[in-house]
Amino acid sequence: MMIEDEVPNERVTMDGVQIAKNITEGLKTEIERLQNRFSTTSKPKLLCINVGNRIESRTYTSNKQKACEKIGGLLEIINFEETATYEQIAQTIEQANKDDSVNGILVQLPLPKSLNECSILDLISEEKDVDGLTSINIGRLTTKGRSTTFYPCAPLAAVLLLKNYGIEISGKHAVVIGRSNLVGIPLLMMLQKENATVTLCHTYTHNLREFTRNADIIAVAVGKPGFLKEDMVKEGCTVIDFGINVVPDNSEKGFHLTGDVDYNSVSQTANYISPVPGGVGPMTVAILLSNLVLSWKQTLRL
Ligand SMILES: Nc1nc(=O)c2c([nH]1)NC[C@@H]1CN(c3ccc(C(=O)N[C@@H](CCC(=O)O)C(=O)O)cc3)C=[N+]21
Repeated sequence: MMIEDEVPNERVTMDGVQIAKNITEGLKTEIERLQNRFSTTSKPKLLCINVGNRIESRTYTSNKQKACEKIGGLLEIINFEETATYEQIAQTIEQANKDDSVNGILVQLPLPKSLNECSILDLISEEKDVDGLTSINIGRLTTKGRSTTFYPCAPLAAVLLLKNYGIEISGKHAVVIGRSNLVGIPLLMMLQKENATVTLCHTYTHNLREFTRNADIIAVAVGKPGFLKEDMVKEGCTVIDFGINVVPDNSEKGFHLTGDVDYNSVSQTANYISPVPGGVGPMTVAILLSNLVLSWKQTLRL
């Protein structure tokens, strides 16, 4: 009989599409139930603000729109030219803040360099900040004893992927690579709240490999295709790939996405790995919708 240590560990590719589907099916049922209970035809409505012409932003927005309509919600897209001014965008956000039919407001990032992202995000009313990116919501996340309604979608997607696969976070060493406002920083806070020991690595980190080889969980959000290689990871670890690198191709869309992890090699050594596409991305959309439904529910109770 083999002793337990000799049993080869199974390698698992995490299925973000399936879990996202479970989440959105639950949301659809919940919306119908509440519409019946409150005898209302009100629907959760998300306003997406896009500035400029990045092709991938259009794809994400249309993915969100399809998913939102599937659960019985509405998604309105407002497109601005690359040259739009702060005042024009501010006016749209302020109007949406006052509009009772709008439950969530999302400004697609990154914005053109001429615009200040932080000051634009901070115009969004905290009750409609379904992305969880305003100063107030990020501040709540980073303080002990305060609770947040809207967690940033991509980091929460990662935590839910881990939980769905029964991967223990508490007491584990998690290494987060990248310190963006959208992923690295909020993920650091969330993993720490789950009782992980978290190391935040970035461009100035010396000997990155020393950190990643000692990590139980590695989250990569650096924007460099194939950045995390097999020789950087420990046997049996978990790897979450946030990469959304655009690779132009001859498809109808004109591009495909590739992650920050060298999937083919790292999947030989990691026990759990989230793929791109099909991992964090679809989950991010599902959680955005879940935040939207939360916001909508808060207005129904009024
Ligand atoms: N304010 C703001 N909030 C965001 O949540 C936000 C943002 N800005 N800026 C850009 C990133 C990126 N993002 C994705 C959403 C869906 C997929 C997605 O659906 N991915 C699929 C398929 C993609 C495809 O169709 O090729 C997948 O990975 O399987 C990916 C990435 C949200 N972001």
